[in-house]
Amino acid sequence: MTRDEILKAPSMPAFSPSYPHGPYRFMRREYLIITYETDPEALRAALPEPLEPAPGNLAFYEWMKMPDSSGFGDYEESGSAIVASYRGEPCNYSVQMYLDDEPPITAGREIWGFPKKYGVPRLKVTKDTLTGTLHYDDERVAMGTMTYKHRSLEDQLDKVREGIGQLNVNLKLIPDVDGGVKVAQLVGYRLQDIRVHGAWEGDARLHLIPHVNCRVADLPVRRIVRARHQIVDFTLPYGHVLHDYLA
Ligand SMILES: CC(=O)CC(=O)O
Repeated sequence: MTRDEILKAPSMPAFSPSYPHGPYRFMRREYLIITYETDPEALRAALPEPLEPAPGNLAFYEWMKMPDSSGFGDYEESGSAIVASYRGEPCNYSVQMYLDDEPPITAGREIWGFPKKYGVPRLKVTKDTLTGTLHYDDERVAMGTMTYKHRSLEDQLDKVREGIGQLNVNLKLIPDVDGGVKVAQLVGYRLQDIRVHGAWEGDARLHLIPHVNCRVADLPVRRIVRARHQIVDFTLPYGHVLHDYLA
C-alpha cells in the first residue's frame, strides 16, 4: 500500500474500510423523542463546560430507526441528550448513544465524537403504541411509549424543520498512543437538506433502569414535558470544532 493509498483510505482497516467518506444521507429516519425535566445536579454533572443548561433542567431521551443510511445501512439507535446553550446559542448536547451497527458506532466516535456504545435499541409500533426499548448486556434499561399519531404537526412542519436544523454538540475524546489525551474538543454540527415527512405529538411515558455501564437512568425522569414522533430525511455533514480543551 502506497502513502497515497493510505491517505485516501476513508477509515480503518485501510484494507477493508469500516465506513466510506461522507457526506452521509439518511432517508426516512424515524424518531421517538421524549423531553423531560431532570435533576439539576445530575444535569450539571453530565454537561461539559462551557455549555450551559437551558432553563427548566430539560433532557430528552430518544429512539431512532434508520432504514436507509448511506454508508451505514439499516440500524437503530437510542440515547439521552441535554437541552443546552453554547455561548448563548441554543443547542442539544448528546450525553450517550447506544446502537447495533459497527460502522456508525466507529464513524460517529472517530469523526464527530458521538458518545456511542454498542446496545440493542428497538423502535416499533405495537398495536396502538409507538414503543422504544433499549437492551444493554441482555438487560432492558429503557422503555418509552407514546400514543400513535394522536396530534399531527402537519401545519407546523417548517418549525419542526427549524428545530431539527439547530446546533448539535458532542464531546470528542480520543486518546493518544501513549495513553494521554490526543483530542478533547466540543464538536458542533448542523443537519442539512432536511425534509420532514411527518411529525406528531402525543402523551408518553418513560422508564429508565439503573445500569452501571449504560447510565441512562443517571438523568432521572422527574416530569414528562412533551413527546414527538417524526420521520425525516437529512444529510449529516462533517462537523467543526467549537471548543478545544487542549488549546
Ligand atoms: C453516523 C452517525 O454518527 C450518525 C448516527 O448514527 O446518528
